[in-house]
Amino acid sequence: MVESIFRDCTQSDKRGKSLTVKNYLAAVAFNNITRLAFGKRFVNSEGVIDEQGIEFKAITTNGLKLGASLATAEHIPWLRWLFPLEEEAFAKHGARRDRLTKAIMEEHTLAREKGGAKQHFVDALLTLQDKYDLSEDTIIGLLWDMITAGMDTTAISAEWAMVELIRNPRVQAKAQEELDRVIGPNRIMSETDFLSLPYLQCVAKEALRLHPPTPLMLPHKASADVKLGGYDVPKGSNVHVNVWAVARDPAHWRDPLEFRPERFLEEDVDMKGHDFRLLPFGAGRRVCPGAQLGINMVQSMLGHLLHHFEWAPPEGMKAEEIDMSENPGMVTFMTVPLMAVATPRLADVGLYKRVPVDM
Ligand code: HEM
Repeated sequence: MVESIFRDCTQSDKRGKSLTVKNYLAAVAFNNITRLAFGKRFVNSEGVIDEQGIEFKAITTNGLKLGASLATAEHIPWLRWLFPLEEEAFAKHGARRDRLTKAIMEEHTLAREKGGAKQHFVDALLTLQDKYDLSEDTIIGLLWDMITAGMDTTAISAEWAMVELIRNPRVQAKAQEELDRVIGPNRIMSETDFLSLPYLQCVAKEALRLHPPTPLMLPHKASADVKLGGYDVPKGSNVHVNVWAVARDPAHWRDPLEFRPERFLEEDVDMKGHDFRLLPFGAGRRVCPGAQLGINMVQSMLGHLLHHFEWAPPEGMKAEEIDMSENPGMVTFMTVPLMAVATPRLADVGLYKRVPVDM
């Protein structure tokens, strides 16, 4: 990410021009999840995507399209006629997804048989297949749960955090001051630094408070008739929890609309399901299993972006003019993707090079 932003913002014809921040974040989220799930990057160091990667991206895009029409049909029953459940399209999509995943699973099985294969998520599932009686369909389903749930959520959270940092230069400068003090100008940040970067952690948390990527969580179904806050919720109802509204409720938050990470230095509020004022990952039995991974990914993206670059709105635009509208739907990204100008702030250009990781 850092290397491609550096390349794009220092080329003579692009200097001072704005970049679409989301493109870089989406690429990081994609590479991270495919590395975790399958132990591979489908994109090489030049940013060229291979054949499997192209297929992978096409499947995720198509899955989102089908998922959106399914969700609308499910939740607005009187509009269902507008969104006929495209059974054929679903079957085709499933077959395509299964074909690709099975090919990758076979590659991993072969590598394990030859010895020396690393334990990626797919290997863990295949190794435990007999012990837990996991069918091939279950393994494919679990792998794709992780991919679909982990990719957009992290990129969207980081994009909202970046827009808030550009609208609040005081916060951006304070986070950079912390990074300069802890990391300094001669090395790059790593995950082990997070504990020494409390303000960066608060920035990520404040972004997740104001902009939870799934503002209504995922739909739940009431398994019994229940009375809740004076309302009757009949068995079988689809239930959404508006965590977006709860995290902006003036009854629970001082100046709720202000982006002020310091609030979490003043009071340590849990965000992994134990404090009902802040539930970006849900709570209870269905709480997000990738919460800590998601937090680490968002902190990592923000830490690198802020340590390496200064961020400002596009030339001629004031920060307060940035369009903050949210795209309606299950997953809330910015309707107008954030454009911003990046200016390198580290003198050692070697620190902008991608560090190859042994996978
Ligand atoms: C900032 C990042 C993330 C946010 C804000 C987020 C948020 C959520 C939320 C709100 C739910 C629904 C909880 C509920 O309905 O009670 C959920 C479910 C889920 N998340 Fe995440 N998530 C993030 C990242 C990830 C990552 C990185 C992974 C895995 C790689 C992941 C995997 C899942 C899975 C598999 C579920 C479904 C769990 C179930 O239904 O039992 N998430 N997430």
